[in-house]
Amino acid sequence: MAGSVAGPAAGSAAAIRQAEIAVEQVYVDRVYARLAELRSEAVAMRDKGYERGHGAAGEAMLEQATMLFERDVMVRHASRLLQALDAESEGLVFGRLDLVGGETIYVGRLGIRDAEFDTLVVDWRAPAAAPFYEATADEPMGVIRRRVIRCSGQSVVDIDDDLLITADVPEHIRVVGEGALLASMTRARGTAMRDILATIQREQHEAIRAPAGGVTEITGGPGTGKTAVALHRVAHLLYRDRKRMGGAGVLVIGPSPTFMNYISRVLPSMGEDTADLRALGELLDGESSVRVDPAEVGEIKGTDRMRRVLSRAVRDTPPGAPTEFRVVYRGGVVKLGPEELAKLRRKVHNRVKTPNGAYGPAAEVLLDALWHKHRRFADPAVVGEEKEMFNDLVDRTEFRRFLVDWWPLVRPADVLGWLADPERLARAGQRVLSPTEVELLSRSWRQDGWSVADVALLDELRVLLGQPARRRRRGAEPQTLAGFDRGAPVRRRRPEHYDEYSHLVVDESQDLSPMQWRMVGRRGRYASWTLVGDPLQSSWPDLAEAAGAKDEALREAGRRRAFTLRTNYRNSAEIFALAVRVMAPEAPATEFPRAVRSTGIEPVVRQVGPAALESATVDGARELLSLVDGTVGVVTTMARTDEVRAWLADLLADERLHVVGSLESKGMEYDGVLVLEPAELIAESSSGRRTLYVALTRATQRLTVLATDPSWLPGN
Ligand SMILES: Nc1ncnc2c1ncn2[C@@H]1O[C@H](COP(=O)(O)OP(=O)(O)OP(=O)(O)O)[C@@H](O)[C@H]1O
Repeated sequence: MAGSVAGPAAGSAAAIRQAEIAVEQVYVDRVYARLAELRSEAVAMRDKGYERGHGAAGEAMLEQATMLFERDVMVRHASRLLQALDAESEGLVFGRLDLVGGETIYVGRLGIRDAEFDTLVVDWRAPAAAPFYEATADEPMGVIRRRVIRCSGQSVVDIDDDLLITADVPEHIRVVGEGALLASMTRARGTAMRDILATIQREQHEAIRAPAGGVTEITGGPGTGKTAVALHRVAHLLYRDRKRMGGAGVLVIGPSPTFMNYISRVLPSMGEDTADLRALGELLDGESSVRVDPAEVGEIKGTDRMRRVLSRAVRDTPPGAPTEFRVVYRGGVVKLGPEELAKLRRKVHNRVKTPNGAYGPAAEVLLDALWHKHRRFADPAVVGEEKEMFNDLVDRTEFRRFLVDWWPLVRPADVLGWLADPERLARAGQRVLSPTEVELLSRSWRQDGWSVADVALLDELRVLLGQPARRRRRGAEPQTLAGFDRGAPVRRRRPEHYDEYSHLVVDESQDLSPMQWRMVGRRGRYASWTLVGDPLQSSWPDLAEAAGAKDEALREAGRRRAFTLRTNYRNSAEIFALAVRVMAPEAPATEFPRAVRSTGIEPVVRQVGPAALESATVDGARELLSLVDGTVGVVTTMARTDEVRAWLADLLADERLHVVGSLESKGMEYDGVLVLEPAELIAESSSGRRTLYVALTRATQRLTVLATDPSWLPGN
């Protein structure tokens, strides 16, 4: 879409440009005038809705109910419309197509019709807008001129044209502009990601509008627009199939809350705010974890082996559970000792898979054991019937109290907390975890709060433990233990089932551990999927193990289609060349994307002594802040982030400066990037150079690398 083409019409380029801007301003003014009309119609509609609701008092019941329903529908519709229009008040129109035959189409964030119901603006997702993204000079799709209109608020500030059919161009079609894509790529970055509606490229559009069903995998190197494409795809899916997508909902999963925050404005800027955006540490309702484990700990917590460990852990005796039960019955003492109770516990576990649903069976097993004990040792004259004993004990406080302590309701966090005890963990991890792994894990669980990797384990435990059994109707089954059921599970805002989403988007999917794939898979058992990733940026060490877990999560999802994006829109060519130099030796067969924007500014590599690292970091960050208009990111190892933040405490008063650990930098971008100690980033985890590759590819304009150890750069 880029590049200026000499226009066929006469006149100086600047004058033509101004004249064309004025033409578009007239149209944009018309659109906004219509928008104002639609707004007041919506407000009137809402007011009318309320009035009708209030006036309904005293009406007959049925009529009142109908009216309230009618009012609700009306108010909801009007509010939604108002909200959507509010979100669109900037840059509502961004494109124009002049077609063979004289028709002109304006493309915008939202479809708008005039009072006569004629189209003023076509929604960018409508089929009529497709040529805006897909037409090329080789395949013009009937488009003579494609125009990108750049607005600031309601004012047209620039236009940029592509002439796709050059023969017999009508006199009134004039061509101006310097390349909307390049202008967009060069713009300074703020703290929030922007939509790319006006400059979506053809290969990206194909992935955006791919069918909803099955699994759509979008791969590509750094900066190729994978995240942007995935989010625009969500807007497209909601537009095409709002009923299905909006019903069970769309879930967008990303690596960290920082990243979710960074992308959070993209969908609302397209009028879509219904998708659920969650970081991996927030997937379990009620958990919001940000702590990242040291690599060697995270790598154990993520392996598939943890399934075995956890399923054994839920069968172990809860700490503090009583080891003996004595009860006086018909003049004798009936006793169950530690070994008998352990055997009975195993029996209950074998009978019911999910312990939290086994309260009633636990009571039955205990009563049964007590009966057999009593019958064996009691005087035949007083033995009585099994049912008599059952009815007597069942209502005794001592029995109930014992049962609650012996078979408590267990929360996932309880089990993980218990595993902070190395002895218990060693039991659960027998022949699965090495002694070193037991030590590392139990130490990690002695810390306060859960890590991001723990959330997948808590989710696994949620399923292993199950929900308490539902309350049965009293008397429905005389032999059941209705009195022991703890009642229905707590009511939740969203049901806690894992198959509730219609569509799942997983960003940075190359980083999911096998345990995380299991957690994510539960939320999309009947969903369609969009997976976004780049294997070369993976921080998970065992790619084959993760691939197996991914296949398992997608087992039911149906056909897969793949798209590869090949242009890097983020990094300057100079910056990306350095990143490729670092990565290429490790991935010789890789076809790296093409970075199309050259700035002539080479990355700066500074060799410093260890004692000078702190001052060089402060100087480097200050320098970048002065050289770029937008954000600056300082990327370091996870272990060093606090230290580096302290070094930069004064400069951090500038909101443009961010200090991020290697894993926190995933998916992010900054105009200036300072990478600290690349050799440390390589040594930080078994991902090695992949971690450094991610860090180097965060920069849009300027990159500085500070190193005390030169070994990171191949050829050095
Ligand atoms: N067609 C486009 N027009 C303008 N800007 C674009 C376009 N495509 C992508 N970009 C910009 O390029 C940058 C990188 O995009 P994005 O973050 O989606 O890439 P990514 O492939 O997810 O990167 P990574 O894998 O490194 O996280 C963003 O600033 C995005 O807005």
